[in-house]
Amino acid sequence: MEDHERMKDAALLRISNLNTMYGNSLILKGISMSVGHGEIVGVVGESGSGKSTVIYSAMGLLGKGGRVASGEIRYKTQDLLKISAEELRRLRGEKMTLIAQNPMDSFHPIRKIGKELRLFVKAHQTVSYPKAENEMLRLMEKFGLRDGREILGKYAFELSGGMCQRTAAALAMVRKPEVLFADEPTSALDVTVQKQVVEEMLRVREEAGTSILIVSHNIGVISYMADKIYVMYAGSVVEYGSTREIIRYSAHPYTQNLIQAVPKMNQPIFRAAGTAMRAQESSGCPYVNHCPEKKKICEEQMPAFREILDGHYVRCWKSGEVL
Ligand SMILES: Nc1ncnc2c1ncn2[C@@H]1O[C@H](COP(=O)(O)OP(=O)(O)OP(=O)(O)O)[C@@H](O)[C@H]1O
Repeated sequence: MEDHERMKDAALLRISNLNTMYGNSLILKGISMSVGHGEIVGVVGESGSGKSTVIYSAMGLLGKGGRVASGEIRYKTQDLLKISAEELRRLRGEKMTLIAQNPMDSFHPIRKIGKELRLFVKAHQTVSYPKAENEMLRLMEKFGLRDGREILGKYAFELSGGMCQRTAAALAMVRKPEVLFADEPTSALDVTVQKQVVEEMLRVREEAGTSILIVSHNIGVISYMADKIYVMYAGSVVEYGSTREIIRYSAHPYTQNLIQAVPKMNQPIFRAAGTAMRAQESSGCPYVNHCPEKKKICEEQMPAFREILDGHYVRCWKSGEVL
């Protein structure tokens, strides 16, 4: 275990040294992250940096050709990479829920939405169906879906993209999971509905102690919600710490670039599609070709994490003594 991971044993979810591949490409390169009980963790980074792949690795939902090559994903005492498919499916239904970037992925393809809710109630047995349905309808209405009862009688493919995303958000939250994975949960929504979804996620955390791992391009959403932020670049975490630290005192040139590129805090982070994945594949820092402060050593060696302030870690030679 690396130094920067030592304090995290009490975490509800702990990802250690995760390497995930699609085909022959190494997409996640030794990712470590932790999510505490009731903590909201934000993951930022440009398109293609591997944010969704972290979530899909944890949920056992990688697309075709995807596989975890090595690492550990520990939920409480269980290693999610070692439990049976059946156990993982059960956890996904009851303890961990997902608001997927493509909302269709949040639903069973040939099950009506009301049926999904019924199955959850049956499995969970801590809440009655009428109570769960009332809460579902309340959430849907909050998200601007007034015909909630009608939607419950439909399949996801019968809904428009925006309706599907709002319904997926409601279904993920009504379960009051222990961990909610939210992959761009507000991207297809207008600003008013975005705000409602964010407020309801905060409410679920407040009421049920739900831990949330949220991936978003919208740094406004992340800085408003998250307790802690991980910054990813080209499949690696380059910096992490408390939200205040990362937003105000970012130390990695990539994080600084990311934050400066957002003129207003409620605007999305720029999407330089593909840049991150085109990053150099050598043993040096993946950001070296874009870094205004690069030195020779940056081309040769990937720096280790250094703690620059309590709980604020950065992986950059600039913050070390070598330069
Ligand atoms: N099903 C898949 N098959 C092959 N490659 C994939 C698949 N899903 C993701 N990838 C590749 O993995 C890399 C990381 O993708 P990922 O979706 O995790 O990035 P991201 O940071 O979430 O970006 P975005 O915000 O655009 O979704 C990309 O190069 C992508 O092409």
